[in-house]
Amino acid sequence: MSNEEQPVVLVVEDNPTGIASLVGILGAACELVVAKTLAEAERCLSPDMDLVLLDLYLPDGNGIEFLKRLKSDPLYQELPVICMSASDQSSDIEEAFREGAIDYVLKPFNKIILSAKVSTFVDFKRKTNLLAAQALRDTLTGIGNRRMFEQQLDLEWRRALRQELSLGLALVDMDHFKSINDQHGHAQGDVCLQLLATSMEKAFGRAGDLVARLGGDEFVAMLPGATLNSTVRAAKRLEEVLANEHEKCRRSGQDCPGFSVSVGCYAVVPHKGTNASELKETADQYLYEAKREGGRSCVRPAI
Ligand SMILES: Nc1nc2c(ncn2[C@@H]2O[C@H](COP(=O)(O)OP(=O)(O)OP(=O)(O)O)[C@@H](O)[C@H]2O)c(=O)[nH]1
Repeated sequence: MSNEEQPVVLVVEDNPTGIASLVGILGAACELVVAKTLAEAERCLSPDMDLVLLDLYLPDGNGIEFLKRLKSDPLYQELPVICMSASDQSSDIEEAFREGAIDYVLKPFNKIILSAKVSTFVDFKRKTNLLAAQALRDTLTGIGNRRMFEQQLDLEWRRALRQELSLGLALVDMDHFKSINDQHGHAQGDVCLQLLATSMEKAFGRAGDLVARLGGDEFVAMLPGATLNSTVRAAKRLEEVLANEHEKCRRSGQDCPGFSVSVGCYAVVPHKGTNASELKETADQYLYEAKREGGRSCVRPAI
């Protein structure tokens, strides 16, 4: 297996001979978490698992029920499940694949085939996870990208609606970035974008806050639980952090052009009939106002 960390495999099996056999075949390469009933499997289940080996006949029910439950849960949908059974009846095999099993192995196990399959599916799962994580990151700055922001905004909007909490948004845009690129070159422009990303992570660093680059020189901070006042305060903090980061940069002898930012803030307690795009559009309008007034660390609304 390519990743150095040992794969974590949930083994749902009640038969002692079956368990001993799986430990013998996979115990050295994998961390096996053994559950002897479906109820135990439910308790042991965790999102950082790499694979499930699922027996079909368990004391408290049919393994297929657990398989269906995993495949209908967004948290576990991508977790590969190999069904295990002594039955080679076509109807059992067909049902397992229909309900989302990635493979079906017959008992008694063939050691070489089983370990090769486990290794292949774990590698596949880890590469898929890596790609999914990369698809949500901005490559230049390492912070979230527009896609991550849109996913999280949707989640946080729904959470805020359920819990009647405020959700704050600060849209940040660098002032006259085009002329920085023109005067200092594209590479120095990139350094400015990285410095802004680092500063945003520091200014909007409360647990649960998200910062993302929406594209070009436009960034966003999403602050679950923040009122308009606290969103604006955090946006003002960005000004201080930026000044400190510029100073640090200069003291370390790096050539980093100075720049200011404009920020548009808004926060609402969502209620039925409203949607997240209204929050974004209003923050956008305030950003536009700040820009119109000449930028220079302008925060709208002002406090
Ligand atoms: N260095 C660098 N430049 C980028 C990148 N992405 C976009 N840009 C540049 O960002 C600039 C954005 O220009 P504008 O949208 O006019 O923004 P601005 O110059 O900041 O103007 P105002 O927002 O009105 O102050 C363009 O020159 C783009 O080429 C990038 O990844 N790296």
